[in-house]
Amino acid sequence: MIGPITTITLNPAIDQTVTLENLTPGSVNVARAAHSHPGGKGVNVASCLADFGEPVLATGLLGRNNSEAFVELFEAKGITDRFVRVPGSTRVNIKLADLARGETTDVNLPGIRVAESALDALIDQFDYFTDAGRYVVAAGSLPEGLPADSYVHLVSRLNKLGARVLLDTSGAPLSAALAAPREALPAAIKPNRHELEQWAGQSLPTLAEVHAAARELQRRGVERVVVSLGEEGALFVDADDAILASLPAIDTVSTVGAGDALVAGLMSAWRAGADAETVARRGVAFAVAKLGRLGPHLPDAAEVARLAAQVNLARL
Ligand SMILES: Nc1ncnc2c1ncn2[C@@H]1O[C@H](COP(=O)(O)OP(=O)(O)OP(=O)(O)O)[C@@H](O)[C@H]1O
Ligand SMILES: O=P(O)(O)OC[C@@]1(O)O[C@H](CO)[C@@H](O)[C@@H]1O
Repeated sequence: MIGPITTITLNPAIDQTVTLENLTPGSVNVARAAHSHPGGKGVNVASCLADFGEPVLATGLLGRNNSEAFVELFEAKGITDRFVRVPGSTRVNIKLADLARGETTDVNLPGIRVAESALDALIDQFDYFTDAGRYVVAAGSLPEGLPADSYVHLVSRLNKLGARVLLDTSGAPLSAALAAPREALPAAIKPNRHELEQWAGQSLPTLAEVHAAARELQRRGVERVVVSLGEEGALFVDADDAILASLPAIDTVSTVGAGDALVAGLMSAWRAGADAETVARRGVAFAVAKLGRLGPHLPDAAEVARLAAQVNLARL
């Protein structure tokens, strides 16, 4: 019996999405509407997984003062809430969704300043709910107050407990996580092209260069490297395969959380022991399905399966 997928969000956010016809920086923009969603990368992953009917446990660090929207989401979707409450209010991130261009501009805040002891309290929790073989997603930036190597400690502890960890972060926390000793490396990562370029220390304009960088990471001990490439799709690299999967978006309402939906889809297939093609199809189907929605939500499983069947696959 495999336990639920666990998601860890150390720096969640309430996403305030403002929808505009055509965003013009430096001038007065009249917006069409504004919507607020509890989010942050791991929360978005949990939300998409729950929509697909997967059992999910969500943890991380949540501001005590404004947790209501998160609690409502968890109750509505049947997500087990194991967030450690910390003093203060979870940040509000602004997302400007430009309908004409089909793209979103993100304005992200730093988040609550937390004490390092909050991370220790979270890591201590793992002993109680992380059984061997558990699939875990750790995703997003670090809140102020936590050192850049926080994910190294977290992944190391989870690895010792026998968990399979996918890490999706960026900048210094990602560099630190990838420089860790082999036993503290995540089993999987999901950088986007820019994040992979930061790690490689050079631009990666061609697919061949993205593939080479992903392969290098896989050789160093990260079993699965999934690079999200926006409208080009996603590249799935493991020891046996390199598959580029893509599907044209139908109607893009918001790109916020498309990467998180991709992670949710591939984790769901990975946990089920699916083959590499199924993992790639489900990941991209989740991402494209989410593009048509404002928050981190999916259509029903039949629609996701219909999209998965349409995903184009190319072996490199
Ligand atoms: N315009 C698009 N057309 C088709 N598919 C798209 C498009 N944008 C995103 N996708 C799909 O969504 C996935 C994730 O998008 P993207 O590469 O933008 O991730 P990301 O940069 O990690 O996003 P975020 O961190 O904002 O969630 C892609 O791998 C792709 O499958
Ligand atoms: O500051 P981070 O953690 O890198 O990113 C936070 C964030 O942009 O990521 C999600 C989309 O992926 C949003 O819900 C949230 O606002």
